[in-house]
Amino acid sequence: MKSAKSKQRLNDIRTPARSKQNLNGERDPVQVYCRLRPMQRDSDSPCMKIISPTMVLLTPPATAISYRNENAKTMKYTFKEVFPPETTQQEVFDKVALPIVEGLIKGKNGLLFTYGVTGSGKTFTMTGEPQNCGILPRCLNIIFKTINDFQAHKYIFKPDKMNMFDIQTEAEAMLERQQELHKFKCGKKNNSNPDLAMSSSDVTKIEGINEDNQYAVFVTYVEIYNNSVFDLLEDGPPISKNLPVKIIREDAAHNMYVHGVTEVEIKSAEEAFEAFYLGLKRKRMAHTSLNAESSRSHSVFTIRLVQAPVDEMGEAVIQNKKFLNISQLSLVDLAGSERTNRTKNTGQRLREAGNINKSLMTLRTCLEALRENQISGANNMVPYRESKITHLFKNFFEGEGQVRMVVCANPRAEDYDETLQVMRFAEMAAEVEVAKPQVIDIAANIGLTSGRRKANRLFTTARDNIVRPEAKDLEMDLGLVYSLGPDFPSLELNSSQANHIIKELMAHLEMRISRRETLKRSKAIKDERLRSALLDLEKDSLEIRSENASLRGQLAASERRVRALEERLTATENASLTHQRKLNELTEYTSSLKRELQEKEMLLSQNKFDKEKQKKILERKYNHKIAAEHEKAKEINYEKERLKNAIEEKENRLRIIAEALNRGDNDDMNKMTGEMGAQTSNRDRDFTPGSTPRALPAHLLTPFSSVPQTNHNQRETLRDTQRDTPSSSRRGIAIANPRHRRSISADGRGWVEHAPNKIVPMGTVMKPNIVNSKVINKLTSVKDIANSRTSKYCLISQEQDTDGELETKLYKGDVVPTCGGGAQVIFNDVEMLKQFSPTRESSHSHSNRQSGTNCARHSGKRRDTNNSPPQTPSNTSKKQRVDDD
Ligand SMILES: Nc1ncnc2c1ncn2[C@@H]1O[C@H](COP(=O)(O)OP(=O)(O)OP(=O)(O)O)[C@@H](O)[C@H]1O
Repeated sequence: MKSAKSKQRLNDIRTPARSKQNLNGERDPVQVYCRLRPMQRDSDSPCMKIISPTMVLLTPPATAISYRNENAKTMKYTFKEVFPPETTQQEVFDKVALPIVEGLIKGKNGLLFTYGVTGSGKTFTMTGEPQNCGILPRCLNIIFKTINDFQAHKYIFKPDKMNMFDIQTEAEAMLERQQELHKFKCGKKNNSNPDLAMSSSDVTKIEGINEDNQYAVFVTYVEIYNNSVFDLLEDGPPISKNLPVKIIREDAAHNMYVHGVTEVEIKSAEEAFEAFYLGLKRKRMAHTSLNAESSRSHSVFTIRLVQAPVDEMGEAVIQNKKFLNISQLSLVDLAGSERTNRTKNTGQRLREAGNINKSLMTLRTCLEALRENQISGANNMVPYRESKITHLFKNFFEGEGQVRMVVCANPRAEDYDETLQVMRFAEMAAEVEVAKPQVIDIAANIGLTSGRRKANRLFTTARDNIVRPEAKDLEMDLGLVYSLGPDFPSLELNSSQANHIIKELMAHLEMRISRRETLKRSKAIKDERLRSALLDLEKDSLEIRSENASLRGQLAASERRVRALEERLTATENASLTHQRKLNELTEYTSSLKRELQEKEMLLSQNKFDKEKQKKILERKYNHKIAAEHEKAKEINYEKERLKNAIEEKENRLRIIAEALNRGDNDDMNKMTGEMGAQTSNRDRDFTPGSTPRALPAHLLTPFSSVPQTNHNQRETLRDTQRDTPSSSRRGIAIANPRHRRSISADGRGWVEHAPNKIVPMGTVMKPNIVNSKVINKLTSVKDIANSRTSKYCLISQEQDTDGELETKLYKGDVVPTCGGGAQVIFNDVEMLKQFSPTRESSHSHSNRQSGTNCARHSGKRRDTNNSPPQTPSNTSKKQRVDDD
């Protein structure tokens, strides 16, 4: 808001027209100085004599042309100041150039030119010599020394090719600087001549510079040769022969300028010397009989100082072209006038001399016309356009600006005639007046207070010194920087200039009064703004206080929450520590267990290894024993096989006997005996274990006495067989009476009667006589049969036969204890008792008719009952006998 208002106010201000003449009549005469150069030779006779600091006496020598005329007489010429030959370059600069440079810094135009006969020291005065530089290098030095701290960045001000300048932003300027840097890297020649430079430490800067402006220096260097303008700084070859001719134009403010001239922005005196030396190399010089290095052209080196006020913050340039102040200092080294009959020039030099003299004559004509106009008040036309040099400097004579001329003179008598013309020109030029330049303080007019930049710098320094980080956000207020303008001018009154000084003082006072009023208004506005700002601040403060209170409440609640969380965190941390400690202990315990385990594993492996070792030793030791045992086992097996075969053989014999008995026919018996005898003879040849012999051998059919090898049971079985056979009465075999038949099992020893099912009472006397018997339904333990009281076993089963009659079977065997603690039952007898119903007698055989009971006996093989109940001997039946009762 503040800056917008300020901008509006800035736009309302109009830029002062620089070309407008000072109509108030305040004018300054052209200040003309005279410098005499030293005499070249001692034999030379002088024609000039300095009779006072401002006056020279010119006496015509006898050789002079004017001496021959009768009107020749000694003449006095007055100057602003006369410099004797021993005057130093510095003294000349201080007297002649320094005031004009001060004017340049304050925004005033200036024109300084050297005028004189060829070889009189114009170039010496303007440029100087190595290590004895002239006015121009000194001007550059002091300008840069003065503005050094207040220079704008390069390319902030940019020539608009129409003798004015544009203001660029910092970013645009930076971009151009980077481009220039790139160009420079790509190869830029160094044209500097160090001999022309002078040490800047010798230079004192000009006081009173406006520190609230930013400055930039631009230079151009042109020469006017044969009345044509050439740009000595133009890019191109280093010789001026090929340079294009430039034209002179008038800009929008009616200032004359060389159109399209190269205007170089310079940031240091060294850069300026570089540009100057580049032009100097191109400047046309030639050897003449009067000067070894004679300038054949007028050279114009122009320094333009652009200055613009900084903004109210004292930092950046205000981006408004209207506030630009462009002051110009033109340093002109004119070519020397020369009489062609003296120089004996011909050709090009003669033409050059003609053009030089003509242009100097035009300058003289113009100044005379101007002086006449100024004296008489007439408005005669001044022929500026007749020569480029006068055309170019028209503004200086018709506009504002300081104009100073150094008339160089060679005091020797040979130059008297030309020197006389120069003196007359100088006398005439000193009577020409130019308007005094007026400088308007634009910044004060737009309400900007002076001292902004200094205040900004102080503030920035102070802010940088503050350590606190919030200091970076501090804003500067330059509203308190007040100034009533520059210091009072000199109040020393002397008789001749009293009125002028009083006028100056009055103007100064008026300016201060108006500035005070401006400041008062500004202060009132600022007071008002401050008051409203304070009110706003108060409001803000109240809001902030209430907000602060609520924030404090929130903060307290947050703090409480934070404390609670911290406590929880502490508890959690403690628990975590405890767990950690436990974990460590467990880890240690685990590792100790692991260590122990490893030790034990090692021990185990050691033991294993020892055992393996022992095992190998024992294996070696017992292998012999095992081999011996195997041998024994083989022998036992062989013996077992042998016994088994013997048993088989006996069983076969018994079976054959049983079969023979069953046939019941003697013939058949005999026949069978014959067959058995035949078979017996073949038995030793054909018998194999398991085969069933068809008949018993003959010796088995003899009474019991003839069979001494059979055991008791076999004998019993055989006797029973003989007894049961119906036809046994015929040949030795006892025939048993069926009514007195007794079971073979009735031997009086301890029996176990095993009846798994319920027995149907038979109700007959024809039943086995088993004494000392113990009846069991279920064989639960081996002890039931394997005990000291029991030696016989009988398994009883009852079932119906196919005719529906009751059939009772008794499987009998011996109980033999086994070496493993069990018992085996060797079934050796089967008794079968059949009971017939009397009503079905007719349907039965004769034997069956006599008795309702049929009894049969079987003899069986041994069966192992090691820990298992005995099976029915149906699968192992070897003998059957049927007794008719
Ligand atoms: N004040 C002086 N002190 C010492 N030497 C000087 C002085 N003035 C001139 N000279 C010498 O005189 C010679 C001629 O001077 P200079 O070239 O400046 O003359 P000029 O006027 O420029 O001549 P032209 O017009 O032909 O260019 C130079 O060698 C210069 O050193």
